[in-house]
Amino acid sequence: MAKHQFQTEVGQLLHLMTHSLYSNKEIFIRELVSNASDAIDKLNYLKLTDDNIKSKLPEDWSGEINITFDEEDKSLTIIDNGIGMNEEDLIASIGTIAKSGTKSFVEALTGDAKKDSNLIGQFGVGFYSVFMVASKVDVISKKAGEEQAYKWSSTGTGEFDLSPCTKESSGTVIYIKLKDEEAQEFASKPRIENIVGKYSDHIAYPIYLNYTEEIEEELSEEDKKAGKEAKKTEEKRHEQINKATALWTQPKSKIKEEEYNDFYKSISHDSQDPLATIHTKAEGVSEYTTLFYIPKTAPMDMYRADYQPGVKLYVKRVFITDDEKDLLPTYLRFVRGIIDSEDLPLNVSREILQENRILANIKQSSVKKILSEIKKLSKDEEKYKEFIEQYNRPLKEGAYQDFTNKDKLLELIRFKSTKTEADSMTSLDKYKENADSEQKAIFYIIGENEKVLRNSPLLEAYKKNDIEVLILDDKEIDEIVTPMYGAYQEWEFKDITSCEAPKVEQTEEEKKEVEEKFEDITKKIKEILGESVADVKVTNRLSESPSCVVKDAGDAQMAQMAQMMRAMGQEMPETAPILEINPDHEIVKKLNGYSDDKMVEDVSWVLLDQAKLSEGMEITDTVAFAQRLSRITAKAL
Ligand SMILES: Nc1ncnc2c1ncn2[C@@H]1O[C@H](COP(=O)(O)OP(=O)(O)OP(=O)(O)O)[C@@H](O)[C@H]1O
Repeated sequence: MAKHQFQTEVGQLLHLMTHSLYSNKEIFIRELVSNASDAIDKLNYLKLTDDNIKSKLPEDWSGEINITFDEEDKSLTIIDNGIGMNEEDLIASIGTIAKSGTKSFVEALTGDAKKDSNLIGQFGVGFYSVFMVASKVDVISKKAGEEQAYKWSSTGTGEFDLSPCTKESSGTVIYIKLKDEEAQEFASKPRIENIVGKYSDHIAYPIYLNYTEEIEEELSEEDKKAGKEAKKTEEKRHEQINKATALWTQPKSKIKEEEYNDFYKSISHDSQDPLATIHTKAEGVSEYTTLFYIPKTAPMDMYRADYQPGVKLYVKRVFITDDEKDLLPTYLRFVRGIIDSEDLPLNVSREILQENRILANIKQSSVKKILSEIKKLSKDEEKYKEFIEQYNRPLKEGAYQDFTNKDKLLELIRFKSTKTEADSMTSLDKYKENADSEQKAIFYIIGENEKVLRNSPLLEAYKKNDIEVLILDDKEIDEIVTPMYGAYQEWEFKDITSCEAPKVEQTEEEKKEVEEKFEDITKKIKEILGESVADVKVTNRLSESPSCVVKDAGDAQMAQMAQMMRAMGQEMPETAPILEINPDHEIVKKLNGYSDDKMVEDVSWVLLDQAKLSEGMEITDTVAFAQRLSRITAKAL
């Protein structure tokens, strides 16, 4: 027998499982039954695609799950005749944390038992949940197509034992020795029936409950009087306790909301009900059924590159894969559910999947359907707020990635703006509605900090003209996706840090006149600031501030490239901004023609640095900035 240490994170997880205050212990049955069903799914698929496996299976093999309980022994056993696990599988699957979901779970742990135990509900940490009720677990498994079986045992502390053993057929037996305090509850017929009914009714394979019932002979009145003792016999029972029909095959009208929700919980491991359910049957050229759910809370691994796809593919009710990220576009990776096609071949291979026309068609229609459901959801303000809190970001990704549905996605995204209150957001349709129809542009400003953005001097000209500007403070994504949107229903997106100020009532001649008047000082400032600025210009976009920094419209694309490179971890220098000065401001007016060179130098730097600070940018030399301010203040006093 070989002893193995659990990977550290598994150790932590198990400690939490055994010591947590978690109240929803019953879910361990759901998790183990769901694993059993997955294992049968996999063997079912191999039976269709792998002749070697097929030849080793009995002619009449069909998947089933058996649960037995023994009150005296205080135990529960869950048995499946699925794919099984060999030695490596056992070590990899239930000894380490390889799955991204569990990894994110462990990363999210806070160390606070109460908070952490709530997390289990959100996650479903699968197999390990059994240690909430078990004092010891044995997993006896034999992989389909292999000869040797293995036994894995653990008490849920730091280590597990693994040794070869014998087992006749392929599949897995999970023997659970219940903790004394859990035995009465879980080694019980009505309790198991109740849990299976609640979570696993629609598992596609029959689940049988096996138990021994004590039958007491019924005595006649005479025998009773004669003091005869009733004979007790034991009878073995084998009863199916689930419906074993795939929920999505039922007509919509026959499915209750509760059934939809329970099915969602069984495939997603979420403890909450979903935010939306989308069940579609398509008939005609292509025949398929889809059942999609939008979770209330975004999956924890949504922003991980190795996220677990949430949609399973079936062909004529036979499970094909749950590891195909291409069933839906990446921006819809939060959607959970199933696709069941009538037209794909059962032995469909991965390569075929990726280039399959039928699947591409299903994908396209599914996206349409999901987006139109989200649109319906948007009519319910409260619900939509919940949705946006979780999924605004993936929608933004979508508007960038999915050209066909760009306008539909843009319509669904919500934005902060100069005209929204702290807690509310606007849509592009509302933005257009509120704007002057001549405007024909959607103005935005991007940065990291909402407060800084709201106070940006660049907004002055827009406020003065009552023009709404979108405040995009999710810089990491906004900076990449927004410049690529192009336009929404012919209204062009415009970054106010690189476009001309709006509605300026100034003739070309007047403009030229001001430029000439300030020509010397702009040149001088440019000389002083050197490489730190791309240019210095007088501006008409400011009313209260003396200066601001903007990007050269031509450089905007370069800046975006640079941002993308930075996002990929490349070092990229910041491009120097254009400094614009306000010719109507006292400082600029006085500076023009000022004779004290040292003072002009100090003020020039301060004009640049404070403009950068107002945009939330970093300044290179904070000490010099402070010293200059002191010198200027001293002189002013
Ligand atoms: N009855 C079983 N038969 C075959 N393999 C199993 C069985 N139970 C568990 N496994 C293997 O162990 C792995 C880990 O199981 P676990 O329940 O922890 O997570 P999961 O089912 O992969 O993920 P999740 O619970 O998030 O769906 C499974 O992916 C599977 O490979």
